[in-house]
Amino acid sequence: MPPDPAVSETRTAVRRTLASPDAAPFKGSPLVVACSGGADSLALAAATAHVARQAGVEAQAIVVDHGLQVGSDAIAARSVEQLAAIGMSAQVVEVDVDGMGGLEAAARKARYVALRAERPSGSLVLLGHTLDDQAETVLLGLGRGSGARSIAGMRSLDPPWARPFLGVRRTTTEAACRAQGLEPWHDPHNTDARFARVRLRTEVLPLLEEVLQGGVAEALARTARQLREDCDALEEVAETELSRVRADHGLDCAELRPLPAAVRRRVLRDWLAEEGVPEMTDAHLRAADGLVADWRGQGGPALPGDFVLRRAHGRLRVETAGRKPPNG
Ligand SMILES: Nc1ncnc2c1ncn2[C@@H]1O[C@H](COP(=O)(O)OP(=O)(O)OP(=O)(O)O)[C@@H](O)[C@H]1O
Repeated sequence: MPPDPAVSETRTAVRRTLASPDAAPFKGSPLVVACSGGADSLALAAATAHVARQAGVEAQAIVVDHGLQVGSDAIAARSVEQLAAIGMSAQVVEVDVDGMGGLEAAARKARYVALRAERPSGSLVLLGHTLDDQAETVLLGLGRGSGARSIAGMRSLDPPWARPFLGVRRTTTEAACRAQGLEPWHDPHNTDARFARVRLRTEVLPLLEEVLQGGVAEALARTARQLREDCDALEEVAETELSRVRADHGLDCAELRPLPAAVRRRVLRDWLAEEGVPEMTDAHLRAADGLVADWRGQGGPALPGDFVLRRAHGRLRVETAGRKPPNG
C-alpha cells in the first residue's frame, strides 16, 4: 500500500534537504532530530527514521527538558516513548534556563547550546520548523520594522542545523502524525493569546488569507526566500568591499562614501563586529554611517560595549570611550 500523502510529503522533504548540494559534506553522517514532542518534530522524527533506514545512516533524537513547567520531565519521557514507537532512540537533555532577555529567548538559547554540544560530532541536527513558522517570522518581522536579514527568515540548511520542513504546512505534519498513529504533545504556549505570535497565527493570518483569498503563508515564505537571495548577494559584495576600503587599522571614508547605502552599512556592520563591538542596533548603524555619508565635522557616536566611532584624517576608527584624537 502506498504511504499516506502527508507521510510521503514529509519523507520527500527530508530526502530533498539531505540531497541538496550544501548538504553534500554531511553525506552518510549521523542525523539528530531535535524533538519537542510536538506534531512538527514528531513527524520529522518519523520521516527521518524512515529515510535514514533506507540510506543506512544512523539517526537519533534529542529531547530538551527546559524544566520550566511542572511535569516537564513527564512530557519529555512521553516524547521518548513516541520516538521509541517509530524505532528512534532518544536521549533527554536537561538544561538550566537563566531567564536573561526573556524566558522564551533564554530557553531557545539554552536549547541550541545543548543540541550543539550533545550531537555526535559531524552530525546534522534536524529542526521541525514549518512553512507556517517561516510565514509567521516574516510577518512579525515586517510588523516590527526588522531588517532584511531577519525578514528573510530561516535557512533550510545552516550547518549543523537543517530544517527540512520549511516548505511543509503544519496541517501536513499533523496529518502525518495521525496517519502513523503518533500522539503529539500540544504545548499550551502555542494557544496562549498573550504571545504575539499566537495571535498572529490565530487571528491575523486567517484574516489575511480571507482578504487575499488564500496562499498567504506560501507567499510570505516566497518573500523570505527572495529576500534571502538578495541579502546573500549584498553580503558577498560587502565582504569584497570591506577588504578594499580597509586602510591603516580603519576604513577609508573616501572609498566608502560612494558605495550604495545598503552595501556601505553592511561593510560598517561587518567591520564593527570584527572590531569587537557587540549588538549593533539599526540606530547605531545609521549614526555610524552618518560619519561617512553625511560628514559635517560631527563627533562620533557612542557604540555598545563602551566603544566610540571616530573619524580622523579621512579614516574611521573604533576606540574605547575616553581617547579623543582630533577630528578631520
Ligand atoms: N524541547 C525541545 N527539545 C528538542 N527540540 C526542540 C524542543 N523545542 C523545540 N525544539 C526544536 O525546535 C523546533 C522549533 O520549535 P519552536 O517553534 O517551539 O521553537 P521556538 O521557540 O520558536 O525557537 P526556534 O524557532 O528558534 O527553534 C522544533 O520543531 C524542534 O525541532
